[in-house]
Amino acid sequence: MGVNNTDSDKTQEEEQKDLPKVVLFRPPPAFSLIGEESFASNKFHFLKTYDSQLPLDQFLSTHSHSIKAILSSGNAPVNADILQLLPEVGVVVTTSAGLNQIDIPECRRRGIKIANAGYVYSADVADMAVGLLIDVLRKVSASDRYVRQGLWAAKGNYPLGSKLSGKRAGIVGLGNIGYEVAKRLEAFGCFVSYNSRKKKPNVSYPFYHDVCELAANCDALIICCGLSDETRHMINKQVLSALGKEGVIVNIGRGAIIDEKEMVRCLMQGEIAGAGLDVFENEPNVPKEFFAMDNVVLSPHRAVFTPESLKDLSQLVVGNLEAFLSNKPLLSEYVDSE
Ligand SMILES: O=CC(=O)O
Repeated sequence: MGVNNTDSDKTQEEEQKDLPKVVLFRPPPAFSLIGEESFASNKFHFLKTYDSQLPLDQFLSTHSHSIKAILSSGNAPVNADILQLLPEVGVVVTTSAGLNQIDIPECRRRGIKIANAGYVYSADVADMAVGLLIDVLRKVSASDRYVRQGLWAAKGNYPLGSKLSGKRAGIVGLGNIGYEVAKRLEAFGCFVSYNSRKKKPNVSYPFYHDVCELAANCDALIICCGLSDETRHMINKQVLSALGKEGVIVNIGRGAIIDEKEMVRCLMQGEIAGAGLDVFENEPNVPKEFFAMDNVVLSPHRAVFTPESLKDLSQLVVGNLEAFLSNKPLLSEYVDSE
């Protein structure tokens, strides 16, 4: 008896061949954290340049007509050279909140949409920013080391930390993450003020147009903005000295927003009081001077990730890609602010 070769008889490989392709240049950190299968869909198929032996340009030109979208992450740049090899791409979806790895003007020029992690990380990063600040002020990690090393019994009590409530907290970048940090610190009894490109309508926190002036008027400076040409090394010698020797800095934005060498020097010379850092200029390399500093709390760029945020992220990424491929509005489209 003859057998009709219907769609349902197609092998998985044949079915995937027909699907629109989403290209990846590096595995996003989220793939190893919750598994790539969490990002799978029957509406598209991932093409991974890192699984191919072909040179990148050859790989891309072989598949250029079926590649409709790019899946990027904080460690996977999307630049003009790549985009010009992919004429059919209409969207870049990134698993990151930050967009500094994407050539935004080139995407705009080519009419390519961008979607980022939207709000999925905001609460977790904000919690981490507050956690780092409390840790630096109350010396949580440093006292933990002290107790574990048996120094409590051997040498007596550890020096006192300082109170969070009543501190003046300066938020640099009042986007959705900065705003979540502000709300939390307000609940802790801090006096919040902020710096942003522009004063925000409907926000009553005092606004400082000049980041140096904000630093001079706060006890803790919390860096929550994105990295751009404008913000690279924005926290420089002048800002750090305005923060002063009682001042603490927390960075959950991007390492390069702070002039790291200058921050190390200020910490070594007691020109600022301490730092809580989730991000660094040259990750995963961290200036070794920090390792000996008890007034510095270090975290390996993990502020955004919890199992909960990763689950939300996978739904958002798949939702964005499926929406784009069915001509529906993106779920977290990045829109340029003026
Ligand atoms: O730092 C992490 C991100 O931008 O998502």
